[in-house]
Amino acid sequence: MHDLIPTIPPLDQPGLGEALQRRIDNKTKPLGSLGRLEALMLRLGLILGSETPELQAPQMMVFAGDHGLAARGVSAYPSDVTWQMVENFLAGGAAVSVLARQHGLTLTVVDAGVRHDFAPREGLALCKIAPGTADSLEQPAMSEAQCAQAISVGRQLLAKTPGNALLLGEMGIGNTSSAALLLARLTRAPIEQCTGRGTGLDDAGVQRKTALLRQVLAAHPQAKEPLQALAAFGGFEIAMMLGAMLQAALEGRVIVVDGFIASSAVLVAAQLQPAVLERCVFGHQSDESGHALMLQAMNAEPLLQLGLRLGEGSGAALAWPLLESACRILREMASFESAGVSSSSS
Ligand SMILES: O=C(O)c1ccc[n+]([C@@H]2O[C@H](COP(=O)([O-])O)[C@@H](O)[C@H]2O)c1
Ligand SMILES: Cc1cc2nc[nH]c2cc1C
Repeated sequence: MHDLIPTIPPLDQPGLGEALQRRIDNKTKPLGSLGRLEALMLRLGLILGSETPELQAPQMMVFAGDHGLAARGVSAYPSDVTWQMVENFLAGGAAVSVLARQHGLTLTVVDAGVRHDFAPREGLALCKIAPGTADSLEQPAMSEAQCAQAISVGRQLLAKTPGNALLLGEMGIGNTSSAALLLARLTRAPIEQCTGRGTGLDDAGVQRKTALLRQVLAAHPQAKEPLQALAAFGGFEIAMMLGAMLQAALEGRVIVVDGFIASSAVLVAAQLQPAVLERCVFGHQSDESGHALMLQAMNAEPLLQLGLRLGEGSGAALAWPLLESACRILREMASFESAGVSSSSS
């Protein structure tokens, strides 16, 4: 456990918060007039340890995995869509491919546990722990050893990746079930409040999914600790994302979180190492019901609310220009003094 989960210290560089706030307040604008962008500036400055932070070589990592539970009809789509979308990401045709190109994000697709053999190629990290998780109604989705391996591989992957910003995406038919189960177990929220339509279940489908997830929760009463819950409910992509995020936090990188599933990895991380949260920027609030509750549980304030429910890292990528603007404003915008503008009427 000690080697697996690094200790993430709180962000506290003496005086930096005050210096950043002074710098923000001295920019040529009415005090506070850049609204929530000002909180983002402060956060990015604190994470990157600079009054003039610069985002470098941003990495969009899309972690993919399949889920044993998907065979029980918890998704509106078949499991094969997972590998087919991985091919689409790599071919450049998915939403995240387009957004990564638009914003200059290096896209890496990580096979954390897809039920398919991929030919090696550029942009694909072959890190398969197993071809899909087990059916969590019958047994833990992952063994504790598999879960630990996924976390460890995620950490190693990130450690050899350049840049100071990590954007987290995922792909996995059935993974809103894992995220809902983690939310229910780790926050003790009722499963009905955690379960949503995912890829597009109708009302009857959501009812069936909720009933099944209630049974899955009951099948693992002992899985109370964050890592036990993660192993019980899956999946490989969530565990590997957790590893990458922990390593990114340890290395002082900015972590840009996508929707419901990426946030579930943060929920696990935050219960293990609460200071991880200080390094996270939440890109958006997903339309998946349950995400609002999950964000609330972490005191997180997402940047965008566009009604997205796609995953892939799409919401993180869409929020990315706001992070770039925040850093640029800190670096380039004039102060009252440098521009010769009167600072207030008093
Ligand atoms: O990120 C989100 O908030 C989100 C909300 C709903 C669905 N998804 C995506 O849809 C898939 C999971 O949905 P499901 O219905 O198969 O559990 C998976 O590939 C996710 O990337 C993602
Ligand atoms: C087509 C499709 C694309 C996705 N991207 C992320 N999750 C997805 C689920 C489906 C079904």
